Amino acid sequence: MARPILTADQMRAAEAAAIQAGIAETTLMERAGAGMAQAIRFYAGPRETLILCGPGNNGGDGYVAARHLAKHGYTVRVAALDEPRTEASRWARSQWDGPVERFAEAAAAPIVVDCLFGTGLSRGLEASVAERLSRLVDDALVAVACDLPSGVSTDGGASLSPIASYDLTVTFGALKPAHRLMPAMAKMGRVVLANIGVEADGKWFEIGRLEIPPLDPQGHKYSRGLVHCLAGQMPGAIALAASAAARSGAGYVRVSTSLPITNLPSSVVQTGGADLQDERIGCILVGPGLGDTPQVLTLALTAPRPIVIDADAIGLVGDPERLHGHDTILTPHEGEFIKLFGDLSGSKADRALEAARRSQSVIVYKGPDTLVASPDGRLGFAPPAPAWLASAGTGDVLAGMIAAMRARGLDPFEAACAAVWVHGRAAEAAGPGMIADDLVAAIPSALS
Ligand SMILES: NC(=O)C1=CN([C@@H]2O[C@H](COP(=O)(O)OP(=O)(O)OC[C@H]3O[C@@H](n4cnc5c(N)ncnc54)[C@H](O)[C@@H]3O)[C@@H](O)[C@H]2O)[C@H](O)CC1
Ligand SMILES: [K+]
Repeated sequence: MARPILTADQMRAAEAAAIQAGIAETTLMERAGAGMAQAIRFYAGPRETLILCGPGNNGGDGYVAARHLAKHGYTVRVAALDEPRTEASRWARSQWDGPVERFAEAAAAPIVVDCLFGTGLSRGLEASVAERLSRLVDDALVAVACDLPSGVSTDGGASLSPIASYDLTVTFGALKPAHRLMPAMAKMGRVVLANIGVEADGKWFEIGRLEIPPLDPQGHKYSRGLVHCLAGQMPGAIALAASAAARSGAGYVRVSTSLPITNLPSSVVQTGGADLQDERIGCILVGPGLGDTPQVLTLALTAPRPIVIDADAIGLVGDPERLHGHDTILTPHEGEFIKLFGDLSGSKADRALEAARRSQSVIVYKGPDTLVASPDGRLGFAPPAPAWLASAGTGDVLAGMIAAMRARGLDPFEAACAAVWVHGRAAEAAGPGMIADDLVAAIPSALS
């Protein structure tokens, strides 16, 4: 279910391997252009279409798509920024028997297809080109990007020059990091992956529905996972997390708290003590609503059990190396990430992996483009989740879900990926007016 994500270099290597195995480069381009034309026919009606072609293979895909759309009765205009400079794109250009306009003079059209630059982009577009492209894209009824909107950095998702908003992005062979990283992700509209017969494999992937092992029919509450939550100064947050753990399939959820918490389900057990040496504990959760009580984190780290460290507890870790030798999942949002790891360089993907390496922990780097990074180099990119997830308490819910998945025996990376996936689907089910409490209630439907 998980779909591979390849960097520009990895995609080039996969393409080279396919060519080595006997598939002609022009065949790959033919498949890419035909796949894009098919997606345009599926998602956009037969209206006049303007295809903007750059000098590389992204432009080559455009000439192929032009031929296929014309064959299906579309009125197609092609405008070139430059002459084709690669062998395959020259071939594609030679197969297009219609006129080619100059990009700088091309008039608007209801469907605009941006095939200026793809994975070969090395710097931002010239200002006049970026401006003209943005105008054509803004004026279109349906704007389509070939592989990526031109101006997006494939591996980091940054805008190297200003990018307009597209309705459809058709990519080939595998998703690229930019399809799942901000700010690029928000500009792409629907992302369609066309199969061009290139084998894609690696340690980076889009998180899909995970195969969670079925419950053991002979299991009991402890074998389904005991989650032990440590409350702090603001018990509302741990109440949300504990409820989410219970709704996510934990067999038993316990909260250590000095004050009784009123809004917990009766099935969640409250206790004044904190016996963390209990071998039945499948996962400890510390952080939601903790406040400034570092001794609670220290207590959690004395227990030889898996731990989810969330919210306030992340800032209390101090030095990431302190977590070496522990079985830890950390769930920072941007501010908490910087507090613990400082201002790391590189893309969000690079930073997530570096943090996982430094802390020897699984990192759930939250945001509109949540990543799950493992010290062994695995990196999961969350599929798009609803914008209404960004509200108070949803992080506490996620932490509880991760703890439940870990307690039932999934490995730390898989537990985090499973919870991130279910969290997004529960938010879809809960709908736009959702508050974190509704998200908890929606978990069972997202799990089924
Ligand atoms: N990978 C595959 O399996 C397939 C990819 N296809 C398509 O090919 C492009 C990548 O093509 P490539 O020729 O490598 O790069 P581009 O077309 O993106 O552009 C390269 C071209 O542009 C010059 N350049 C780079 N940045 C700029 C800039 N800011 N301004 C001006 N010029 C720039 C660079 O020097 C090159 O000359 C991929 O995205 C797919 O669409 C295949 O067709 C199918 C198989
Ligand atoms: K493009």
